[in-house]
Amino acid sequence: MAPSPSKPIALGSIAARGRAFRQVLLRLTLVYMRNRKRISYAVYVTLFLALVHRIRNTIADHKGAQAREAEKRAAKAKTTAISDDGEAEGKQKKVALNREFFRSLGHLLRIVVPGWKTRETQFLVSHSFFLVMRTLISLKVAAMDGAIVKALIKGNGREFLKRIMWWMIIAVPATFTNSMLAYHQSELSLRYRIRLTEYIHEKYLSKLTFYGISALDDRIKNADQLIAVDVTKFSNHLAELYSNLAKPVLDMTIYTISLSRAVGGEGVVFMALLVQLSANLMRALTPPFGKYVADEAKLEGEFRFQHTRLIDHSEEIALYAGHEAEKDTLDKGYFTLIKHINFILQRRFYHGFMEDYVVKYIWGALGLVLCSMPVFVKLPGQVISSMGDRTESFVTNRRMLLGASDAFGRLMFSYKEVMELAGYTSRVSSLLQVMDDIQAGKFSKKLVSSSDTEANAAVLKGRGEVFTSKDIKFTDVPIISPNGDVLVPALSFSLSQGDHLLVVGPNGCGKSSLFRILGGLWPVYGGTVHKPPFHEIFYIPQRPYLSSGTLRQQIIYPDSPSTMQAKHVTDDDLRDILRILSLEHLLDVYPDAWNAEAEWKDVLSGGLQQRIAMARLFYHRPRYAILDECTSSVTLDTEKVMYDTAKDLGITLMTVSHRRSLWKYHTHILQFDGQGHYVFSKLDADRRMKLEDEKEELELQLRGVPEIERRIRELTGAE
Ligand SMILES: Nc1ncnc2c1ncn2[C@@H]1O[C@H](COP(=O)(O)OP(=O)(O)OP(=O)(O)O)[C@@H](O)[C@H]1O
Repeated sequence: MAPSPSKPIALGSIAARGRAFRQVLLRLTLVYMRNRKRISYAVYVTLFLALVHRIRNTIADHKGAQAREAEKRAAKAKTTAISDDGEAEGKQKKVALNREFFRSLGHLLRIVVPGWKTRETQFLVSHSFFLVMRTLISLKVAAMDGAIVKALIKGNGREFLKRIMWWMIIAVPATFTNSMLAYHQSELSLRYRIRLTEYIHEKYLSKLTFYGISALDDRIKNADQLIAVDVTKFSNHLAELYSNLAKPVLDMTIYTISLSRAVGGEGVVFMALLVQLSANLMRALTPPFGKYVADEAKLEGEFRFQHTRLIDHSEEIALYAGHEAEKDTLDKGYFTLIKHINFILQRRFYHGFMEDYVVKYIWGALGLVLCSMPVFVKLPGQVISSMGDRTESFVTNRRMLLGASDAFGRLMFSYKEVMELAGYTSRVSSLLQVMDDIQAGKFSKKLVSSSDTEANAAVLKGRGEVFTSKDIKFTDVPIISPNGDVLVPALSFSLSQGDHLLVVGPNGCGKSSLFRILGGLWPVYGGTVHKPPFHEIFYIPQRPYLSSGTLRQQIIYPDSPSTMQAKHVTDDDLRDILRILSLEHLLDVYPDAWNAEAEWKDVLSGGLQQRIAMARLFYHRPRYAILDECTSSVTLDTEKVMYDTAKDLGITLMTVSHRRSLWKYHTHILQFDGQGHYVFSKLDADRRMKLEDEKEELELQLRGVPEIERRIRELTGAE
């Protein structure tokens, strides 16, 4: 068969094309060699721009997600009692490294480092100085390492010993730097904690925020855990993170620059790309540790809360023999916590395995390849002569590379720490957010299922007006529980000084709630309230609050001994008060009672505690006193002394009580029926007592009629 005429032409053209391609490649290589530095810089700049672009995309993505979340939030706001913009989902905030995290972290950072001229800034600056020092020392040590091995390979004993001496000398600043770093980290953590706790305490204990968090809002379940534990963990993580991030970033930058000088930028860029790729993969496979940590802290808080409740109510529980029921509750809380911790441990195990393999071994192998570059590839501008020089360069590069890969590894590991920090940041900032909301009058609480949620949410959004005056006057004020239950739609009554008011009605009708409004604990949702300033109204509950401290402190609470002195009240005056209430014997039973601290709520009986609370009232002598079932545990004689003395002191009394014996001390009565209605009228105690007696007798007789009828039927049946 004759050869095809086209075949030699094709072969020739392929060969020619191959030659041309090789020539282009050669020319390109020459251009690259001549402009190697410029091209390297261009690659670095491109990489940097790509990084910036990626960050911007992440932020844009997050904005989209935020908009979608806002829509969801608007839909959800209907079912909660939040007053305006519905932040009720605070506790469900997603814990992730997103814009929200950086915003919250920025806010917390401004609290923990409030300015340039603070001790925290000084510590951060000197911490940074020591971080740079340590990296520079490590670089020096890497070079010395290489020189020692070189001297060893050359068999130069003198040089070897000299290098060892220098090694020992450099160890002094190196170890000092390490200790300083550890000290700075602990000190920074402590300072962050102090700043944050002070800030939170300031807010928590002002404007009745602590009350709002526990009674009017259900977003924060255990503020104690947040303040005592989570703030500490946040501070530790933040302080650790600075060295865990700043040091590796610094190490990586310095080592990479030094390495790229020694082994060429190409290898470093290539390796960086590979590392970035594997890092992306690892990140995608990293579980949401931040959310795990936040959940763990929440479960931890709930478990602690259950124990606290057991301690607080130990007596009641013991008398009910409720230990088994309490154990069930505790076990349930505990096992939920343990299950979660186990789950995290498992996730950490798999993640640690993968992370270790990639960071230590894959990257390690890549590093060795990189260090061998000067040996196998001749890069322009590099002169490597002897075996000793080669070994020195390899040892130094390897050491630097180990430093760089260790730094990168730490950066990768710190991703987990950053996620944990995100968890604590989310918890602490949600506390700050809720405190801000409460101070601004925004509450979030699940509405009662029985109520018409939408209508009640609208009522809860409304606000009445409050004026300061000498007397008390309510005009069309609704009494609404924080759950949205309307107890009384519109209450109107007025009380002048000297008018003593008795409030009666069935359980849960809103008697105490009226006083919560008067005391400023609950918001006024409508109408107008005229009332004296807060300090002119004193409240005594059924179970008085006794602080831990001396007996003097119990009587003058919440005044301090210095305030007592400023008011020119002496211990003898307090003794007189105790005498009126037949409490003077306490000074005999507890001889050092004025100065010795005790848990008075544990050592005094219920009745004695109520008398101490009355002593408090006599010490403060307010214009008005709210007495909420506060004589339920004392005898009628003591009750008489209490009421007579209070009236003699010019205190206007507002009493909640079911006791008839108290009627005679009051001039007005506010009577709730438990169905939202009420009657406010003058109280003629004698007449009312007569009427009540008569009513009771008739009721008794009426109760007897069916009983007689039943007996007659029985007798008739027996015939
Ligand atoms: N912090 C709160 N959160 C939600 N609901 C509350 C809160 N405090 C009280 N309530 C509800 O408000 C209603 C009225 O309570 P309040 O304490 O005023 O009753 P009361 O008339 O004083 O009853 P009692 O005679 O039993 O003391 C009750 O249904 C109660 O459950």
